[in-house]
Amino acid sequence: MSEQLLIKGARLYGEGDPVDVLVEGGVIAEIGTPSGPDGAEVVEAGGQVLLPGFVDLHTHLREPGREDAETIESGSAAAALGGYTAVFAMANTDPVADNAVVVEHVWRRGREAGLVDVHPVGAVTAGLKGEKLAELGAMAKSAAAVRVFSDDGHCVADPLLMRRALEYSTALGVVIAQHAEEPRLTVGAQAHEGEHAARLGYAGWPASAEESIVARDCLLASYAGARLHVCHVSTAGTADILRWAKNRHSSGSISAEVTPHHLLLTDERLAGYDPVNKVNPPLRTTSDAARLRTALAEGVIDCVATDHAPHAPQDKDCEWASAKPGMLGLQTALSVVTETMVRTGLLDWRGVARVMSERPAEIAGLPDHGRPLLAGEPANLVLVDPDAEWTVHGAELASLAANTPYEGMRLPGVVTLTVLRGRVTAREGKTC
Ligand SMILES: NC(=O)N[C@@H](CC(=O)O)C(=O)O
Ligand SMILES: [Zn+2]
Ligand SMILES: [Zn+2]
Repeated sequence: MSEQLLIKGARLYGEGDPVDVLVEGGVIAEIGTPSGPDGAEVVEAGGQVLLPGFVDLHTHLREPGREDAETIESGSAAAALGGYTAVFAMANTDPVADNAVVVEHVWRRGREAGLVDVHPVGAVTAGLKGEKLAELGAMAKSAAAVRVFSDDGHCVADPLLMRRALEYSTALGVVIAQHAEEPRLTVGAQAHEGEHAARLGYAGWPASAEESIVARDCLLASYAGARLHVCHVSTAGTADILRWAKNRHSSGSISAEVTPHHLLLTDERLAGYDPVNKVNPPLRTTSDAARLRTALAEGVIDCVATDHAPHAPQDKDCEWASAKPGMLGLQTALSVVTETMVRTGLLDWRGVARVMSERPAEIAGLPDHGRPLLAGEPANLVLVDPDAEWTVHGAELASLAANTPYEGMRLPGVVTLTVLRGRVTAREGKTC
């Protein structure tokens, strides 16, 4: 914790001349041209981009229950290598994280792994069954201090239950993150309802299944005076609803995330029949992806969240209809954002800091992440080589699972250093 680290010649937010950053006692001690004390670890940044460490509001770490697909330790390694200093672990584990015992377990295992701050997300309903509220208060007051609740993987579809959850959340000062999917509209769904799914004979997830729940929840949150976070926005229509809701909502209490895969990939991929492309919500159309990019650039969508969803080989290397939905995301997120948002000119690096670090930290109420790069601030940092490229190979990623949709793709933007409270957690592609 009290080690000294000197990052030499980094460009803060990719702006201005390179400066040296001295990290001491877990905080940024000095920015400018500090002479590193003898014995300080030195990183030659060579003009690379220094940003606040990334925060992922949406990660599936699979522990407890599916340690064959991912563990808190392996997922933490993937997170550190991806430039993350905090992740939110979704509640759809086995047992479900719907009580204080499970969330405290996840929180403790994250501390033991020590590579990234692991914050458990608590379930909204008992057993993710959508029938009665889980013990939100007990989870909020537990040692894990849960601040984000979600039934992700399932929608809190019952409007009365969602209303109660939102009302209850205001008293606890927490946020409800909704997986927006009207289940009556997605029975048997396999892919985005559109031309490609029709050709392959797949039952579709219509855009309206997502949009009808987002519209409903924006109204419920508004009437309850509650905060709502919309998970993995995937359609242009949802962006329209969010813009409308944010304009009429007084206190900025609606937020939303988009995944890297919905920014880059489309349902044209269905033609390959490869279940690696099966995900919920499904890959949508080219015009949806284009609209998600502009919505993110404009702030209609607040942030990028990975929805990192590792699956064991037997759950993916099978017939499309039996495959589980979800794809890896932690180690490729920065590169996909570089490709879709930076190289296109939609975001500069300050914008990347906003959507991958500052806004997610604000939404979850993390006081020591997503902070400005200033002396005295916590040293949660990521160094990015914006010009380097790499080729993605699932087998080489730190996750136990290998279900990356970017297999063999060459992507720009390489994370070269991740620092958690002054301690190097990843450097040059290896965890420390
Ligand atoms: N995104 C997915 O397709 N799958 C997620 C669940 C979810 O995020 O809805 C999973 O847990 O595997
Ligand atoms: Zn989901
Ligand atoms: Zn998810």
